[in-house]
Amino acid sequence: MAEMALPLHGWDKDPILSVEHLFMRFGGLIAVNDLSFKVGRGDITALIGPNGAGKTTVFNCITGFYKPSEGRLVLAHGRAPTDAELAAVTLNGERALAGPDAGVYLLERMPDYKVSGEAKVARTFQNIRLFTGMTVLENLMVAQHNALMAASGYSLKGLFGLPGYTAAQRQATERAKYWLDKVGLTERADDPAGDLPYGAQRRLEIARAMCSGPILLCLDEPAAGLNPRESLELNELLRAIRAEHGTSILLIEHDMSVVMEISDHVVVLDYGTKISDGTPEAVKNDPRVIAAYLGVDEDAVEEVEAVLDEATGAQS
Ligand SMILES: Nc1ncnc2c1ncn2[C@@H]1O[C@H](COP(=O)(O)OP(=O)(O)OP(=O)(O)O)[C@@H](O)[C@H]1O
Repeated sequence: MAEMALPLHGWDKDPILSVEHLFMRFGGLIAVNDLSFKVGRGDITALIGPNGAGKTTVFNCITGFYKPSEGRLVLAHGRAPTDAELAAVTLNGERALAGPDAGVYLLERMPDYKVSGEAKVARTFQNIRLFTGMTVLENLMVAQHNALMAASGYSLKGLFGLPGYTAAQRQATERAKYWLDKVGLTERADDPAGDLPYGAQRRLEIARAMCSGPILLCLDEPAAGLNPRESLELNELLRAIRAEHGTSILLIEHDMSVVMEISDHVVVLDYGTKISDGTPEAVKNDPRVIAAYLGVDEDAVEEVEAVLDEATGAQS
């Protein structure tokens, strides 16, 4: 009898990013081990796993901070590339191929500034990296430096004279004002970023990333250090970014209340290897995930599940 094909998920049908057989080795340590997964266009995708699982290393490969030891990272603007388009760009050694209604970027071949500037992938960091001595508004203007320099024609003459530059400057200010309002920091626009409370600094980081107009936003532990109210606000902000701007989001997060609440798709890593990949509901009930989080062998999973069931039963 023929095997029944499983229905395809959205992320299989239209991936904005395909991570294919990614390896990252540091000397003898294999931090990422033959990892493949897809990030759906318009989805919120969470990458989770115990400490040291390799999550930040994956981010560093995607955003050009590390050059992977092996693997292909395909970012698709507009629509997923055809097999022929993908083969062409892979074989001809180019970094990117722009078609009439799409562009395909092989991120593993690109330095970080091209991943952000050309491929339009923005990120935030586990440890906040704002310019603390600059004002909140200045942080958002600096984020748009590349676009402004391009509008100046990279010349001093451009800075003083070109009408295109003045228009670009106006647009940058408007965009900064928009994001300040979106993250509730308009009142603090002229304060040094370093004076903001922690949760507000996290929101400013996201606003700064959004000012660069990304199609994929990568957030490294955006809820770390937030109180429950701030975590809820973060959920709302991320939902709004997705709904109003169509930006796809990939996040690393330990806070399960954020992950399970807002993700369309969850990928779980343990020791650099993917152990689960699916909807939040499927992943939550996957014995391998339970085992990894509780730090037990797979053999002991049934025992763990029985304990969990008993505990849940006892509560209800
Ligand atoms: N630049 C590096 N040089 C050597 N080893 C590294 C480097 N970066 C990461 N590692 C190692 O790779 C492994 C994965 O680390 P990584 O920071 O990616 O994990 P993580 O899942 O993000 O962890 P956490 O949740 O604690 O942030 C760890 O063993 C780490 O020590």
